[in-house]
Amino acid sequence: MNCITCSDLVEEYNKEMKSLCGKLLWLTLGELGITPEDIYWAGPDGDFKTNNQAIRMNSYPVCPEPDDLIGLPPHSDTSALTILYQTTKGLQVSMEGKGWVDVEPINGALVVQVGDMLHILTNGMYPPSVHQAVVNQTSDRISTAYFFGPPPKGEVSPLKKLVTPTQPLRYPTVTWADYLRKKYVLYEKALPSIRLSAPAPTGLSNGNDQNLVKVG
Ligand SMILES: O=C(O)CCC(=O)C(=O)O
Ligand SMILES: [Fe+2]
Repeated sequence: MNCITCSDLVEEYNKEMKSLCGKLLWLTLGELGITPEDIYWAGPDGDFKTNNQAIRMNSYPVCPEPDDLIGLPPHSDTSALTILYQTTKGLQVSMEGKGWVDVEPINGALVVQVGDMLHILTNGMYPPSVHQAVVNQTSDRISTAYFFGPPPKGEVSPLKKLVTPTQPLRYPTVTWADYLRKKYVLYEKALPSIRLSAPAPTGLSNGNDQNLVKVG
């Protein structure tokens, strides 16, 4: 594949993922009674035209000692949503009461993960997916993560409709760019470091669902 077709491919992939994330965001936020008027960076048509996005391609070589090494350490993504494509088993998500659970690759399926920005936007109602990637002795592995979030300088704060006397404001206003800098320094302590009040009780939303949704 020459460079031109490779960049065309990435551009096309980004376009499709952006459109998918827009649909998924409205599916998830619609459940909470949120409409395009509630998120200014969604734009007047709710199409998130000014959003920021990034793509990361991860390559994990075969590892002779998989028990002693980790492919990617435990983390949540800073994005609003992450769409992950994996060719081979290796992604694990942390589930309450179950520990690390394998996310098996399913032919034709993508993995959707809630990131820190969506967690903040929902005032902590949707927990971010904590995940890691493990390596193995028999095959190398490739994954492609597409990160969808607000415009870099766009301000994100818990949606007013989701702040109530029983669900007090849990986060301040942040920009993705500033939060990203914080995350680089504090890593998994970044969210707790900006939290204003106690985390949402678990069970408020079910962060452990691994459901398959057919889109398009
Ligand atoms: O390779 C994977 O399965 C996970 C990749 C990931 O979590 C990331 O790139 O943020
Ligand atoms: Fe990740």
